[in-house]
Amino acid sequence: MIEINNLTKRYKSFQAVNNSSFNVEKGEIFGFLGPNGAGKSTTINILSTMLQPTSGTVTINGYDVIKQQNQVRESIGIIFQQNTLDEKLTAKENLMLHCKFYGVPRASRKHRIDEVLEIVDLQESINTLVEKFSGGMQRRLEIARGLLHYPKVLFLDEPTVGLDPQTRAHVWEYILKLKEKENITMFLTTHYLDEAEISDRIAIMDQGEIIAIDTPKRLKQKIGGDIIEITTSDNEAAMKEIENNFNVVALSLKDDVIYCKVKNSDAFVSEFIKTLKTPLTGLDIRKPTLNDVFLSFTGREIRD
Ligand SMILES: Nc1ncnc2c1ncn2[C@@H]1O[C@H](COP(=O)(O)OP(=O)(O)OP(=O)(O)O)[C@@H](O)[C@H]1O
Repeated sequence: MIEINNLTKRYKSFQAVNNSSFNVEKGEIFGFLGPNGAGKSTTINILSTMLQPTSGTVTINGYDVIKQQNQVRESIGIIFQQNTLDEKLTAKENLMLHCKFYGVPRASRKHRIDEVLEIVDLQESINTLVEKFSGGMQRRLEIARGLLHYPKVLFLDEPTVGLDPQTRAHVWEYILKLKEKENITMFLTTHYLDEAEISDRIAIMDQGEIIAIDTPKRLKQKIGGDIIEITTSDNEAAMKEIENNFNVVALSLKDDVIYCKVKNSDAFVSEFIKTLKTPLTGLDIRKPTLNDVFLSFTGREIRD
């Protein structure tokens, strides 16, 4: 659905995107992560025809983003970070305006508006002024508006930023429902790494380059396995036992807790509990999070 080949963008002598190539499959939720200044907005602006690349090619739904801008724009919907609804208009008026901008035929407008409002559960509020909507309702209406012209690809730029946790969860529910019902390809940026877990695949961009691209599960596996936190009545003796008898990726002791990184925690723990001679007082298994992945690939927190 999206094909990016050797994409480069220079601002004067500054290289914001450096020879990036990757594809996004139809129906995929594709997470796009990177620290501030990594080049994400630049990439998204090129993908959505708002910015010209310096070199390289990008096609969306088979259309070239430079030579076939209109077809690309008809193929995409964008949910921006900031609210771009007209607060002095009702939900219906906002949606009608969008139908007109996008040339949705007059005869289908009412049906499409009802349809998208149903997806985000806002049918009851169709005639309410947007200024009376809560933050979460406004976000949902923006998502509905992004869907009105049946886009093949939906760009979601931090779709839940500034929303409370409950509303965030709700917005994600709608996004997942959409994926199931409409098989829309979604290109997502978020600073909430727990939310990025929703992605089928994630690309991490740093200093203009794609430094990792894979499923969240495989990205986490790549950083070397699970973390086991162990406490015993004699940590030094236990460390020696582990060193001599187990194959671990890393072993350390901090604040009376033994940290053990292992490839496969299930296999390790069952064998460990059976064979350890030093009395065990506690054991905790922690799977690596996307935060661990991000840190290990970029050396930085997502928001520096
Ligand atoms: N118009 C411009 N002229 C010069 N430099 C620019 C311009 N736009 C962006 N940059 C630079 O290009 C780099 C990439 O910026 P970009 O906005 O794409 O990053 P980002 O990954 O989206 O960051 P953030 O998460 O902070 O939005 C940054 O160093 C930025 O300062």
